[in-house]
Amino acid sequence: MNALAATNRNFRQAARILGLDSKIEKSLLIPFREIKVECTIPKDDGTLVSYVGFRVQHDNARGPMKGGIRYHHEVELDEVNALAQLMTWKTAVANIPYGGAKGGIGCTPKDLSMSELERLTRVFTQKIHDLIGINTDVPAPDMGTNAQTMAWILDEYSKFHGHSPAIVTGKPIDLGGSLGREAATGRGAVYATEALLAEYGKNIKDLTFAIQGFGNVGAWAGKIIHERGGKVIAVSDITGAIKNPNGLDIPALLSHREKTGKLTDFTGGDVMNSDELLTHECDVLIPCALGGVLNRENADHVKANFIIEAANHPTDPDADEILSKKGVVILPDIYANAGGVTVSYFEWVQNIQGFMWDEEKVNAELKKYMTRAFHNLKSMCHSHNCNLRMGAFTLGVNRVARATQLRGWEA
Ligand SMILES: NC(=O)C1=CN([C@@H]2O[C@H](COP(=O)(O)OP(=O)(O)OC[C@H]3O[C@@H](n4cnc5c(N)ncnc54)[C@H](OP(=O)(O)O)[C@@H]3O)[C@@H](O)[C@H]2O)C=CC1
Ligand SMILES: O=C(O)CCC(=O)C(=O)O
Repeated sequence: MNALAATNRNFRQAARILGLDSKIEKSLLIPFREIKVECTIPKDDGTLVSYVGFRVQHDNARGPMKGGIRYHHEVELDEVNALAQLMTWKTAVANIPYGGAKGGIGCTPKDLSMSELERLTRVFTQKIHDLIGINTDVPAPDMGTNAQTMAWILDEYSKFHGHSPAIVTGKPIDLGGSLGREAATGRGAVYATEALLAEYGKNIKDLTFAIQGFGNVGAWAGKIIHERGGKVIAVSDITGAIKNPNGLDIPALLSHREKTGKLTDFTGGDVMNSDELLTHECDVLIPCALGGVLNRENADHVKANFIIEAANHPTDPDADEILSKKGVVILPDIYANAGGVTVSYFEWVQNIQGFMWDEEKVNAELKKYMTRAFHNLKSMCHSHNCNLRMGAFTLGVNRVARATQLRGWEA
């Protein structure tokens, strides 16, 4: 089942639990707008190359649509649609005044030079600039993009609309980015983990963790878990995987990766097969890379007791069923990785106010939002006798449905 079918299925189940009116159900499923653009750029060697870019704006009942832009060779419309829909429920779960959107370009960023990436980002922005806006759709980083990508979008957009720092979030601090945004998704996932573990009388410092993906989200989550005394015993990225049953020294691993560009050859651990990371013996598994990595093939072999979905859609519905039968507790993506968009909201607010918060305030507010959202979703689980994923979906869908109903239907 692809990501869109799986997301639609979860939505429909939540709609059924909530007893949603069929008109509302239908309107919430259909995206507001799908944008597909051809981005042709000259490569550094003078040849022309074209890439397909997407921006899907799913829903704006609760506010401007919000979501990242992904650069990855597997980007395609259905997946962007699923990710945009997940953003709608995520911003509602976090209770921030946004709808949902997502974008992406089908490319392999590592194969492009910095100037090629800049040209591609500028052409993409030229093609969508009149469909995004501070009060309509505000992009941010996702896989394969970062603060520099947001700086280029800001610059290109500002050529058409005047200086507009609030058009993107996750931008460099020097251009109005928020302190704490870079770490926010990883940090938020750790706050989420703490809230969940507290329910079981457990603490990060007594547990072992395996992390798939060591980019923005995975590296920050690993660093913060390490600071809290948790043992990160296995980590992987596209270059390979490394393990140490006594806990990896995460700051040392990060500086090794910075120097060598890979995780392997790190003297503080042993190389392992990347495919084994998800089924490695550990207490908590944190997928921080692609979608659909937990599936029918590997779910039964997962040994973790808890899965924190820091990635978007890492667990497909088959795996969801298998894992739940095994008693594995899954903290769903639309809550677990909401820390990024929550601090994006703080960044947007700071840009609009023209005022900068200090990092302690950002982190304290993030913790407040993540903890409150956890209690809100738990209370949906109790009211509807459902698991955490359905608790999060019913919470998000109910808030969006209420906003839709209040705004009314008449054209
Ligand atoms: N950035 C954000 O604020 C948010 C991100 N997310 C989600 O978190 C996930 C990660 O995003 P982010 O950290 O920003 O992306 P990055 O591009 O910064 O990092 C992705 C990481 O995943 C690794 N990776 C890619 N494919 C594989 C694979 N097959 N096996 C193991 N590792 C792999 C990459 O390796 P390498 O570097 O070697 O290519 C990299 O370490 C995505 O699902 C994203 O949608 C969710 C909410 C917010
Ligand atoms: O920060 C944002 O606006 C969105 C981040 C994102 O793409 C996500 O939460 O999946």
